[in-house]
Amino acid sequence: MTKRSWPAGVTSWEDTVKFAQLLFGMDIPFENYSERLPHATEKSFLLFAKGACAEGRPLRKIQEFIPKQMEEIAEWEQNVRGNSSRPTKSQQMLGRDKSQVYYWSVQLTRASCLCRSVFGADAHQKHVPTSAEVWGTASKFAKLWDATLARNYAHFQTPHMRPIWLDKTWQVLWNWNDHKQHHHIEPHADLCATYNHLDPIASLSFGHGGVLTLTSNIKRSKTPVGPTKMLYQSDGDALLMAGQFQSEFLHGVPARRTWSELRSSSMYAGMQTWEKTGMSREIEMHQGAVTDDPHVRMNCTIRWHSSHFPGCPQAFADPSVLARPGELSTPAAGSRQRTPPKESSTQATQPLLTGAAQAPAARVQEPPVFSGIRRQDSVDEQPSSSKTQRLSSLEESHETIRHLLACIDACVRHSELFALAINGTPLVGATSVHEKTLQKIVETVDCLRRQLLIASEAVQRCGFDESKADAVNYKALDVMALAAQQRKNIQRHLGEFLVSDLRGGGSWMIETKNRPTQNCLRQDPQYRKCLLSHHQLALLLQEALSEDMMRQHQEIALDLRTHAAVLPEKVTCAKRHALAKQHLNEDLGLDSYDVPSGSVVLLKAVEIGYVSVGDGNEARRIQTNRNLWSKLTEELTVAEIATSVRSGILAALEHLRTLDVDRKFCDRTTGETASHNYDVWVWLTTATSPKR
Ligand SMILES: O=C(O)CCC(=O)C(=O)O
Ligand SMILES: [Fe+2]
Repeated sequence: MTKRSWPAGVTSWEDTVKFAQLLFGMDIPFENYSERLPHATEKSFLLFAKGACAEGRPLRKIQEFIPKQMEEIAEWEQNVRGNSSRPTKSQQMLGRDKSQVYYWSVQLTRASCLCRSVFGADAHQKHVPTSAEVWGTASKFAKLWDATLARNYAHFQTPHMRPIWLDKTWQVLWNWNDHKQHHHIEPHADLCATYNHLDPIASLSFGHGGVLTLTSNIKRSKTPVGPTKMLYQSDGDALLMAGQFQSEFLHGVPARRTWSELRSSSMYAGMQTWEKTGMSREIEMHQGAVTDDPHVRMNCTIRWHSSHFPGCPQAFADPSVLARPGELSTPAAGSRQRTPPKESSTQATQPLLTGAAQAPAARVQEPPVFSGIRRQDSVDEQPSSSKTQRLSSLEESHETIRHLLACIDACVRHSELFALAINGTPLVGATSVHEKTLQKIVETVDCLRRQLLIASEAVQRCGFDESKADAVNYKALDVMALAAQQRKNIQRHLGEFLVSDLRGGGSWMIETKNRPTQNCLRQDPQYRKCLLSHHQLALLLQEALSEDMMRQHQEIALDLRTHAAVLPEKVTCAKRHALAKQHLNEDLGLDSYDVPSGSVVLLKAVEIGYVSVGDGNEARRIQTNRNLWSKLTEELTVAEIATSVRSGILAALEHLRTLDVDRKFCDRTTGETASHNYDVWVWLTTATSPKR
């Protein structure tokens, strides 16, 4: 019997089925394709879901997104590269000589992740940001994906077993193939540095049919073996490759012109009738193809980042890294790249107390945030004079490039000024001035990106080997672009949900520099100021915000009766003096507050304190406006309040995580004991009996 790892991994057929239901819904029929694998195995799973993304299914939309996203990138390329003659180059998957186009592809990640896996044929794409939030189409995909999984998960009725993929960073690859241009992919495994076998890879097909060949990757002899199995996917079909599939097998996408040959191989016999029919129809189309219209097949693979590259804001934030109370009690199958700490259930998510933050501790790492170039050869920047004399002309040009890189590097380092500019723009309260500042930042980031790109291409033309070209790193610029976009989104979002007559101007969220030591609400002493992690507050807002309970209690309410695992039973809170009212603003340290499982919790206010970059070490806060609920109800319906509060706070949290990318002021020396550089306080009380 294979080990089950749900909800933190997929290592059995049962897990694979659950994963399919999470992605495609309960009503999708699926087949176990274990017989279709090149060799029998108990470790790998292949699930086929016919029509899982066909017309009428939510994920169908991806079919529209793929070409739109490609157009969006091509347009952006024209802006970044100026009047480049090949604005679509960064979507091509190129052969070694850079002339053959295997197929077209884009890579995207869930914000705030900035990681890009480089698979080889896409090495020239790395200046293109992957984070979905910086793209219009990809943002739509992100929303669709979250909503689809949340809706499917609602049918699971196992709220204490929240699957980690609801919170984990996805990575999608969108491929565009034209059968008439003989696009294809050689046999390969979808492995990369951030991949973990506990996360299945889903593959969705759109448009014309496709053949997938499978090859056993277990070496039995020295002679390489070719594919021994193949399958056909038609428009709207989906596959899940799970368990050890990527280690045990290779998969490939043969060009359609080779299909007639494949039809006469023994692999063909193992196909089902509908597959054979579909394949024959495509072969006929190929032979009869006369017009210039492409025969397009698109493919979307959904993968997961189990770890993140340095410089990514998600590096310390993924759910597989953070132990969650009541859930990831044992790291599934024990092989996560970063296993959760063994001690207390909440330790890894324990935030920093900015209220109590003293002087900044020694930096955890070199400040990587706004540096654009990582030079691999930075040790001997100044050649000795004797060495200089010996320089050949090739070496001289290398030297020129080195200086060029150093120059751009210095210039990008100064972009720390942008961090100041971003932080100087109030987080909430949209005005045209802020809009202009943000626009300027975006333009300047684009300009720096263009310079880096030119330099990087010059490096390659100069004959440096590939590892030197790899030295160019766009992550710093990606962070800035994402931060500016997030700020724009926050301001736009808060604008939409503006409560017009709130005293003090506009939004229900405000930003202050007050001392965050208040630990008792004068009017409502029953509320306790509790310390949560980013992850816990995000989960509460996503899972437990209850419109029914809000109506009953006339307060922002969280229903933990069905979501017991979201909060631990004891929550850290600010200590209060026995005579609480006399010590309203005194920091007395920490205490704990009981939140029995199955409670309904009322939430009066949220405060997120952070040490702002470039603003000395002064802690700032964003917080909900006083009398949040009564003001909101004057203007909004309960459903609108839930949406506004949920999306507003989540967006602000995500943005702070992005700005916190280098965790510069964290008061620890390793990344183990705190997850971020800002703290999250909520004023809450457990509801006793509903006010009716
Ligand atoms: O097109 C397909 O069916 C598979 C695509 C694939 O293997 C990949 O993008 O890695
Ligand atoms: Fe693949």
